[in-house]
Amino acid sequence: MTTLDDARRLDTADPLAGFRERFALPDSVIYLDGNSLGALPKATSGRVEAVVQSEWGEDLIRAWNTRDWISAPKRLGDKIARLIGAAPGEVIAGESTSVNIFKALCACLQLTPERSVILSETGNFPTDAYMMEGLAALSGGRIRQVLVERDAIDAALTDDVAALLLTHTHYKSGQLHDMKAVTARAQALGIPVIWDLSHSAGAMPVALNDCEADFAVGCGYKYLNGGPGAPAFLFVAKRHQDRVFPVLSGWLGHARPFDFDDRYEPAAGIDRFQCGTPAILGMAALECGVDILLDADMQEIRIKSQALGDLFIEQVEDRLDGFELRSPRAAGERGSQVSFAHEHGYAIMQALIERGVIGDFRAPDILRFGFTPLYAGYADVWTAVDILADVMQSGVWQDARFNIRSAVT
Ligand SMILES: Cc1ncc(COP(=O)(O)O)c(C=O)c1O
Ligand SMILES: Nc1c(O)cccc1C(=O)C[C@H](N)C(=O)O
Repeated sequence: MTTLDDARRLDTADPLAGFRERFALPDSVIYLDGNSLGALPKATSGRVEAVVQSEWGEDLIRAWNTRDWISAPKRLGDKIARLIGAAPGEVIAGESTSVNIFKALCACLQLTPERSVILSETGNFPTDAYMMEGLAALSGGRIRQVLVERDAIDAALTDDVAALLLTHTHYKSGQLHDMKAVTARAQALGIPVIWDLSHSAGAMPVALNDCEADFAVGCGYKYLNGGPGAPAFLFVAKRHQDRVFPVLSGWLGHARPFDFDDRYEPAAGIDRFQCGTPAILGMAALECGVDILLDADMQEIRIKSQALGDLFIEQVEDRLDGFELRSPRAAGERGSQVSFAHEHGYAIMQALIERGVIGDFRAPDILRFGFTPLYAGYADVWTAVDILADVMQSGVWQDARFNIRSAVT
């Protein structure tokens, strides 16, 4: 079994160790929740302050030109593209993931106008399914949402399916889909696929164009470290861009927004998927997070993320009873997180958080731990399990205060 000294030796040899310095993390915390809200890059506060004071404060409206605010969604999109195997001009930053899902679903319906089923998986992070429901309602009955279990997806790929929407890394279990194989199977039947990369982008190499992906979306506030409510992103493969009339046809997706025409004419390329004015402060913060990732080697991130997950599983299973692994044991089959089920999961997680180990709880019984290789180390993981063992052995988690549910878990 790995000892604390072994874990420290692994940290010393870690090629990514230097990245931790670029994050402002409290010393008292072991942060294992970067899969929900990434940590604060040290550069972000100064950058946002500069945008507020100098760009907004001094340049005022001129900053759209002088500071090139107007290009931020595309500039940032091009940077994110490098993290997810896309080409320049295929990714636009902005909106929330939910809104981008809606845009991508509508685009799929335009590519397959005679089809009526939008297909996804049960048990996924619910916003994906909720956005489908809204679209089905808007269609007045023409479009039908179908949700099936993972092992029934292949059988559900039929010639009336207009879009397949899947989350690449499952938010609860961390289980991965085989993006290339699933995309190929769906496309063989003329079905475009939308990949939700919320738990993959910045956590592992993603190869959208190598998989010939159609559409993808993802969050800016998880592994991209863009901060709470950061702009999300939308990928549209070049071959589809000019075939789609954007349904959210806001003025900044117009070919010439400053002509102020009465009629909408979509811009060429990815620009047409912009809608309204970009959130410049959020973009500035997101760029700080993305810039750190661009300095790192994504293969090294993946290697370390798998090793941290393996270490965590080894320690929990060696030292604790009553915890059932709910993530794939094989590191190649899971993203950058590990989940264990425990019947008292909520209270245990609250007790753990009080002791400075921050993971999260997902109903009904999952303790979820995310591993962010740029700022979490081997000794952190070892110590987190040591504290968990203490929480269990002391029985502190049984205290009534740990059973008071908060609004956000
Ligand atoms: C898989 C997945 N998709 C979408 C979202 C939500 O995205 P947003 O809140 O940006 O709409 C989340 C997490 O919040 C998620 O885990
Ligand atoms: N977006 C969140 C929020 O605004 C508050 C609390 C949590 C979140 C999340 O991102 C949840 C996350 N997608 C999950 O995988 O559970």
